[in-house]
Amino acid sequence: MAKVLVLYYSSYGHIETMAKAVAEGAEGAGASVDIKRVPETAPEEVVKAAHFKTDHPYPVCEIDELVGYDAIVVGVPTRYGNMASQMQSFWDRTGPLWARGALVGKVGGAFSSSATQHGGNETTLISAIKTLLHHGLMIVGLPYAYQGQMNMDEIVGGSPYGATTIAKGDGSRMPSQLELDGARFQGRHIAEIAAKVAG
Ligand SMILES: Cc1cc2nc3c(=O)[nH]c(=O)nc-3n(C[C@H](O)[C@H](O)[C@H](O)COP(=O)(O)O)c2cc1C
Repeated sequence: MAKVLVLYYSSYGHIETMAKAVAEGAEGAGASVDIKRVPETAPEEVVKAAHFKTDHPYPVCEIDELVGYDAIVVGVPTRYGNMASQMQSFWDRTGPLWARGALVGKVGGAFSSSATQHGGNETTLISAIKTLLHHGLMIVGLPYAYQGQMNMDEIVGGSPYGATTIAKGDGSRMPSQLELDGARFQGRHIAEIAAKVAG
């Protein structure tokens, strides 16, 4: 049975909701799954002024815990086309793991969100994927086998680089059914591949 970590950061709950769907998909493939978050690093006044979430249902991940998983799926919202600094900051502390190649050969993937359709959720995925590649993870995205991402009848996230959702400028749009299905598909797909790799 593959061990899968869904590692996320979320200011307003969109990525947290997507993280649950990724986990459901991985569990559906028989994996043992943990959902953990990275710590908030924004100053308290920013958290308050921007109304970031402070009630978090999942525990903070410690750096050394990464070693215990066959697959790591990173969920992170967009900040000016890049991954949020909270997630970047977490990975910036993983130098000792990188130095000993502790994550080489694990399976990895990413999912993201942005306020607008073309606001950079794909470049955010690429920024997360680059970091995972430097650590030697093998990247699994969201193939077009998930046909929901072909839908043109409604606004829908999702890309071959990973599942996405679009939150709207005021954050009022929560992940749609098609976007959650994409997240579940990616979670299942990653867990199935991780199980094969783990043998
Ligand atoms: C400082 C900052 C920068 C942002 N930059 C972008 C951006 O470049 N493009 C975009 O579409 N949304 C941008 N957003 C909106 C967030 O991506 C959006 O709130 C987030 O995806 C919602 O996910 P969450 O609820 O999990 O935090 C930005 C938000 C903040 C606070």
